[in-house]
Amino acid sequence: MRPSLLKSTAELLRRSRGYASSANPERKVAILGAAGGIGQPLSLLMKLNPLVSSLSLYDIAGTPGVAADVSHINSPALVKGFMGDDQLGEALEGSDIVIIPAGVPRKPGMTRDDLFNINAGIVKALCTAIAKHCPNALVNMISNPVNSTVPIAAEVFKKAGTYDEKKLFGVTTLDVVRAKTFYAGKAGVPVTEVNVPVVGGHAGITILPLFSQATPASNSLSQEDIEALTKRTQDGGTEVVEAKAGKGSATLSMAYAGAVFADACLKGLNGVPDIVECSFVQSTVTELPFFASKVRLGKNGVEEVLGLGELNDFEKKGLESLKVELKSSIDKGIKFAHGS
Ligand SMILES: NC(=O)c1ccc[n+]([C@@H]2O[C@H](COP(=O)([O-])OP(=O)(O)OC[C@H]3O[C@@H](n4cnc5c(N)ncnc54)[C@H](O)[C@@H]3O)[C@@H](O)[C@H]2O)c1
Ligand SMILES: O=C(O)C[C@H](O)C(=O)O
Repeated sequence: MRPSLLKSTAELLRRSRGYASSANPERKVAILGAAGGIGQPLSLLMKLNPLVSSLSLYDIAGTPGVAADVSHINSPALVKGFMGDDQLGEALEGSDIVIIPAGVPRKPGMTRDDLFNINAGIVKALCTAIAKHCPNALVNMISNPVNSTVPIAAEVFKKAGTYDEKKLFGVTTLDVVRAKTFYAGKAGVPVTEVNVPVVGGHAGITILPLFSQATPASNSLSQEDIEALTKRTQDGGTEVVEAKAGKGSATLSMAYAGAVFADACLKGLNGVPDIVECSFVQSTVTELPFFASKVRLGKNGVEEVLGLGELNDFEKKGLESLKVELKSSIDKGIKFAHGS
């Protein structure tokens, strides 16, 4: 058969199964930590995403059940479950996007940094496997502390010779989701129309929502309101940890946020123009090597890291105060990855 004929037959076959088209090519998404509190609803949401043709669910335990369950949903993605170290390579092979919600969550009284001792090792091992089995995949890092796990991933990839700064993302979408919800409620504007950039990092004061740039703009909010909204966004994770009273941290809203971000990455990969999301990426926006800001996504991952825009005095002060903590979390991750 002529190659052109082969190609069009394959295309026809794919279309008849409803899995892909030339505008939406086959895309494999792997979720590491798929049986967890975030992993399960995120697996469900990614199974519902029409841009996903293959969904690979990996965890150290429990994935056969999650995969069997999710696989019965009549959407196009083919689902496979993988469990344990022996199956990690196969789970990752050929992935376009790897989403990592593997690791322990906070309990009341803990900071995200208190998770470092356990999660740093988990992330390091998983990223070592990514470098080996799918070095070109976009990596969406959810595991906390994001301010340190992203630098760890970067160092692991550098050591393996596979680092591409365009392909590594700390998922900070939940901060944006929260800022939008809280702002809409206070300003009395339709939540679905709201946009608020959130910059910096993903822990406490390193989370800096830029309400001066929120749209639709509101002139009904006082400075006191803005400061309260800022604090609530920064403490949003803790609000959930305390409400869950020892049963973990945000899982459902995080799964939603993770699915929104992965969908944006898929659209970027598929060449959809003007896909912009906030994310914690390698950056020159400030003097810090990693920073969350608006990022334009494209066929290779990060197409452009966008600047901060104009900040008011309150935001400028917030930016200066977050730098010390953010730098120390980044340095801690880098140091860990180097084994010191
Ligand atoms: N970035 C964010 O905005 C954000 C939001 C919420 C939670 N988180 C973080 O996400 C992580 C997961 O939270 P959760 O509530 O789903 O926790 P969870 O304990 O419910 O689930 C974690 C899953 O990871 C799995 N796991 C552990 N080690 C693994 C390994 N080596 N390989 C693969 N899987 C492994 C566990 O078996 C478990 O199923 C936590 O670190 C949490 O702090 C981040
Ligand atoms: O707060 C946490 O520990 C989880 C997550 O980072 C969040 O923002 O909800």
